[in-house]
Amino acid sequence: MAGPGGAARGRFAVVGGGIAGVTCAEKLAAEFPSEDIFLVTASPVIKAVTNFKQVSKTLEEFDVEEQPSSLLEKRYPNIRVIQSGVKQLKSDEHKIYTEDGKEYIYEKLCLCAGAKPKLIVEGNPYVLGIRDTDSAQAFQKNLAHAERIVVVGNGGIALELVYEIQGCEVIWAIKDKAIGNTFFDAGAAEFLLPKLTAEGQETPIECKRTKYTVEGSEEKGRPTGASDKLGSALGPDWHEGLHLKGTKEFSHKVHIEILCEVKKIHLQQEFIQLQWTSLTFPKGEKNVEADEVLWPVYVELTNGKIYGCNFIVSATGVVPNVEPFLDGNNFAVGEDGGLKVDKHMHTSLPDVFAAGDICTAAWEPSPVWHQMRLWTQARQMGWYAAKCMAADALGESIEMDFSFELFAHITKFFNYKVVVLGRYNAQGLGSDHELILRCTKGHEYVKVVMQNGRMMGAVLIGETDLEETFENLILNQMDLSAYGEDLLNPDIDIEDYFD
Ligand SMILES: Cc1cc2nc3c(=O)[nH]c(=O)nc-3n(C[C@H](O)[C@H](O)[C@H](O)COP(=O)(O)OP(=O)(O)OC[C@H]3O[C@@H](n4cnc5c(N)ncnc54)[C@H](O)[C@@H]3O)c2cc1C
Ligand SMILES: NC(=O)C1=CN([C@@H]2O[C@H](COP(=O)(O)OP(=O)(O)OC[C@H]3O[C@@H](n4cnc5c(N)ncnc54)[C@H](O)[C@@H]3O)[C@@H](O)[C@H]2O)C=CC1
Repeated sequence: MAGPGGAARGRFAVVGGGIAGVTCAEKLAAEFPSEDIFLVTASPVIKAVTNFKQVSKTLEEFDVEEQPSSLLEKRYPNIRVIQSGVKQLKSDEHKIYTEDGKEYIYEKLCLCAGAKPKLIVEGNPYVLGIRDTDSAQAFQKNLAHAERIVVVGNGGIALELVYEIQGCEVIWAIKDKAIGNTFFDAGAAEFLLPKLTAEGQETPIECKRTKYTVEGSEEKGRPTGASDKLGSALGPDWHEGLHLKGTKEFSHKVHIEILCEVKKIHLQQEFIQLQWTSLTFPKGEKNVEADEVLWPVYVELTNGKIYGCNFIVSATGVVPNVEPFLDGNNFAVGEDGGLKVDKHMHTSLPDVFAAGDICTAAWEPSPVWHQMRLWTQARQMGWYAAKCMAADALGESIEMDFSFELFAHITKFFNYKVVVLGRYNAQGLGSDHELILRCTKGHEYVKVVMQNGRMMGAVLIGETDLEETFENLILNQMDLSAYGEDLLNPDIDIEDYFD
């Protein structure tokens, strides 16, 4: 419907064609079948959740499909997808302006513009981030010509990369003592490490995936950059179908430099002028030899070591995409740069909601839930934001969705199934907690975090089959003091115990 001055008017508008935005638009479209829902997105394709499965009360699994927006409009005839970036928001006038010169008037708006990689340095063509299909393809193309790369960061992306890359030396520089600090403690890291040195490729365990294939010309020299279009984030198993192989014929070759950061990045010319030497790839974890090879770029680490490489991957977290919305709008912004939302996914501005990676959960959370910028949370937030918008529009009240009762994430690292629940790394518990562990090398790693006899969190690596029981124990906060370490005794069928 047209509004004043030619602006199109819709009761609800959603910005972003990622999981949060699409889920939000779908839920709104279902709740208000006779209203137009605008979905404004910078990306030419949208991300749809398919085969959704509630694995347990809070754990969920689903596939993610990149689809043309016409499919979404077909499923929901009242959704109108507008493919253009939002360049400005005038929240006091309830208007958004898009890059193609159009304007839209909304009654309620949900911002789901996601996030972008937070790179260690901006604007250096040798430093790549991975976020969307374009950047993953740019990475793959560069890797195809690479003999050595440096991976910086120790979270989800770095963990996946160092395991998947073949035929290329990887220097992995981490700030921490052990690998995978965003998901694991030192014990779990120790359990996973042998997989990095294992030869050959394993058969992947069953997984959900979005497949990406790469076609087109190959370039040499400077790294091929990703386009600056804002695509949606990749998700589970994004690397399946991407051939992550360098120029060499070996499988994994990863050297980990712990407790260090990148001090400086030097281009080849600068490095030659400095007359410095760099190091060869360490043999048997010792590196003493000077490298004879000239590399396009050099990474100087804070531990004094310098490595040459073809390029650097900065897998160092994300920053929410808030810029187009800030100008002239006094949003409350969280420390992590996201738009603060309350327990109804409402930002600090009237009629503007936010969901997914762009937002910062600023409500008082359940003691065993915390925000992490994940696919699952993007879906849950998008869905719940739509319910909150609907309730707000109809003047109804709404209870917080159950999915925010317990942090629950199911994923895969190093070809192991990984389930993390609650305060899985004793986050925020200080020293007032104890851990109970069970580990069988190469098979499973189970850790539970206990406080005052109650289970607060758990890490389950491998096919442990414990997730549902532990989820219940964390949710019901039963006093488990009497069971002590028997909680993890493999000879006791814990499921029967607590039924
Ligand atoms: C490599 C990688 C692997 C990952 N693996 C996992 C995993 O295994 N499990 C998991 O749970 N999570 C994973 N994640 C995280 C997960 O992908 C994100 O948390 C989730 O997809 C965020 O969804 P979103 O809808 O909030 O944002 P996005 O998917 O980033 O979508 C944002 C949308 O907004 C659009 N947009 C941006 N700016 C504008 C604008 N100004 N105007 C209009 N539209 C705009 C974009 O085009 C895009 O469509 C991974 C992320 C990456 C990068
Ligand atoms: N299987 C899964 O669940 C996966 C989830 N993801 C999600 O995608 C998003 C992006 O992934 P990541 O970039 O890996 O982010 P992340 O937040 O998981 O990890 C960032 C890592 O970079 C480190 N870091 C930050 N600044 C640094 C610096 N200046 N120098 C060195 N290290 C620095 C942090 O200590 C942390 O280890 C995250 O929200 C992540 O949770 C990504 C891949 C897989």
